[in-house]
Parts: sequence; C-alpha cells; structure tokens
Amino acid sequence: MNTPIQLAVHGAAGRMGRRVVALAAADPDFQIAAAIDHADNPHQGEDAGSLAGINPLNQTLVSQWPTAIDAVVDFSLPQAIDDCIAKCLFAKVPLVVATTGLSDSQKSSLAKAAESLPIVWAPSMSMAVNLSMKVAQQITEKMAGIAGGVDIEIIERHHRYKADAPSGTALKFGELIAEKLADGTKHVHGREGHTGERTQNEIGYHAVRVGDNPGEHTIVFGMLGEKIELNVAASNRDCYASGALAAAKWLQGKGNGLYNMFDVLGLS
Ligand SMILES: NC(=O)C1=CN([C@@H]2O[C@H](COP(=O)(O)OP(=O)(O)OC[C@H]3O[C@@H](n4cnc5c(N)ncnc54)[C@H](OP(=O)(O)O)[C@@H]3O)[C@@H](O)[C@H]2O)C=CC1
Ligand SMILES: O=C(O)C1=N[C@H](C(=O)O)C[C@H](O)C1
Repeated sequence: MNTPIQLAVHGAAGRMGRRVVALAAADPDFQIAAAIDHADNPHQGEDAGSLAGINPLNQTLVSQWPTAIDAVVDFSLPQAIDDCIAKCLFAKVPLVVATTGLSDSQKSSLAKAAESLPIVWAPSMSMAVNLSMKVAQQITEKMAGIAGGVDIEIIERHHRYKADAPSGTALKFGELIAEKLADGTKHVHGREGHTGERTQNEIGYHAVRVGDNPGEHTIVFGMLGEKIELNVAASNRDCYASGALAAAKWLQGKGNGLYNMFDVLGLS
C-alpha cells in the first residue's frame, strides 16, 4: 500500500470543508494532516471528524498551517485565498482551489503561483458539470449561425447561504460557450424594465437562491419553435468533495502549472 497523502483541508468548518474531511477520512489514500479555518471561526478547537459528523479524527480545527503536507484542498471564501496561496508557495505544496468569486487580481495571483506550484483551479469539481460544459460547447458549435438564431440563457440555482452570484460555474459555462460564438458576445446579468428586444450576440445569466439547493445549472438554447435545456444538478455536495479529492491525488508528482478539472478528468 502507498503512503497516504497528507492532506490539509482549508475552510474545514464550512459546508464543503466538512464533506471533504468526511470523504478523505474514509479513503485510505489520504490522511488528514490538518483541518484549517480562520482563527475567529467558532468551531476552533473542536475535533474535525466530529464536526464533519464522523468518528473523532484526533485532529482539532486549527488556524495554523502545518509543515508536513502533500496537498491542500481549499473550499473557503475569496478573502481567505491570498493567504492560502502564500502558505502553499512557502511550503511548496500542490493546491486544489475550489473557492469561487475570486477577483481578477486573485486569478492573476493564482496564475503566478502556478509558475512555482502545481495547482488545480475549477469553479466546479463535479464530473457531471464538467461533462455538461463539453456538451454545451458542442451544442453551441452546431447551433452558432443557425437560421432564425439561438438565444442562450444560463439559469443557476443554489442554496440561500451562497455568497457569490452568479455562480462560478455559470460564469464558466458562459465563458466556454462564448468561445464557440462570434467575437463580441455580451454577458447580460438579469433583465429589468424596458429592455427592448433580445439581441443575438448575448448570453443571459439568472441566479436563483432557494432553500438548500446544493447546485443546479440549466443552459437554455432557445430557438423559434423549439428549445434545448441542458440541466445538471447535484443531489448533495459529495460530487464536489470527491472531485476535489480526485484532483489532489492527480496533482501528486505533476509539474508546476495551472490545471483544471478537464485535465483531471481527461476531458481537455
Ligand atoms: N468548485 C466547486 O466544486 C465548489 C465550490 N464551492 C465554493 O467553495 C466555497 C465554500 O463554499 P461553502 O463550503 O458552501 O461555504 P462556507 O461558508 O460554508 O465555508 C467557507 C469556510 O471558510 C471559512 N473561512 C472564512 N474566512 C476564512 C479564512 N480567512 N481562512 C480560512 N477559512 C476561512 C468559513 O468560516 P466562517 O463560516 O467562520 O466565515 C467557512 O468555515 C464557496 O466559494 C463556494 O462557491 C462550493 C461547492 C463546490
Ligand atoms: O456555493 C456553492 O454551493 C457552489 N458553488 C460553486 C459555484 O459557484 O459554481 C459550485 C457549485 O455549484 C456549488
């Protein structure tokens, strides 16, 4: 048996962090080396396993970073990312970034850090979402320029606690679809008032916040007389947690660079 990957989970007290802790603890390829959250988190000092709803792991939630780690999985918040990147650069440890809502300068910092570290960064770690992105691109390719035109709108639904809108995944769908359309595609966020007729060179985004929805994306391709709706929905958060753990395994032994889930899943 190989030596388990010493894993640090960043944002370990959060909704996603807890599922990453629980799934990693059940996987012999991993050993939880640290469950990290910010110093003011009210769960500091609690056992990370108990917090995740599994047996105690003998690892308390901490704000200090350990030294001996092989990978970091981050599901935190944008305000936590700069420090996370700095710590990984210092420790020279591969990093999986799942946090969404990053600023342009944080995206540049990630790209810069990837010159010195292997990093996977993706707004969705779900296999179904990443496959759907490829399908959306194929549909767009076939439909671009079709007689009568096609209206592409992206509707995302998430739980009421989500802090960023639209979702990182919706934005990624839009970016990938726009690659298959003519230059100059506009990204239109919601509509209100006397908007006038819809133009052909736009992608619309709509963010719905409802209850405990763990994440759902619908890409509508509307034509005159018919439509396609590509819907991908999570029933729980484990699709994201297991995807992030697969990325952490995939990164072991990889060279420096900024990778995504297409690379991890062999969809590039
Ligand atoms: N790529 C993907 O597949 C997915 C990405 N996400 C993204 O992951 C992120 C986390 O989602 P979710 O778990 O639902 O959110 P939560 O708010 O439940 O979790 C975030 C955690 O990070 C903690 N945190 C806040 N500040 C810091 C800091 N400075 N250092 C370390 N930890 C900090 C929070 O603590 P506190 O509560 O005290 O603020 C909380 O424990 C979001 O950006 C979300 O969009 C989510 C699902 C899938
Ligand atoms: O906050 C969430 O929950 C999710 N966020 C990600 C996003 O913004 O795309 C991924 C997933 O949809 C769940």
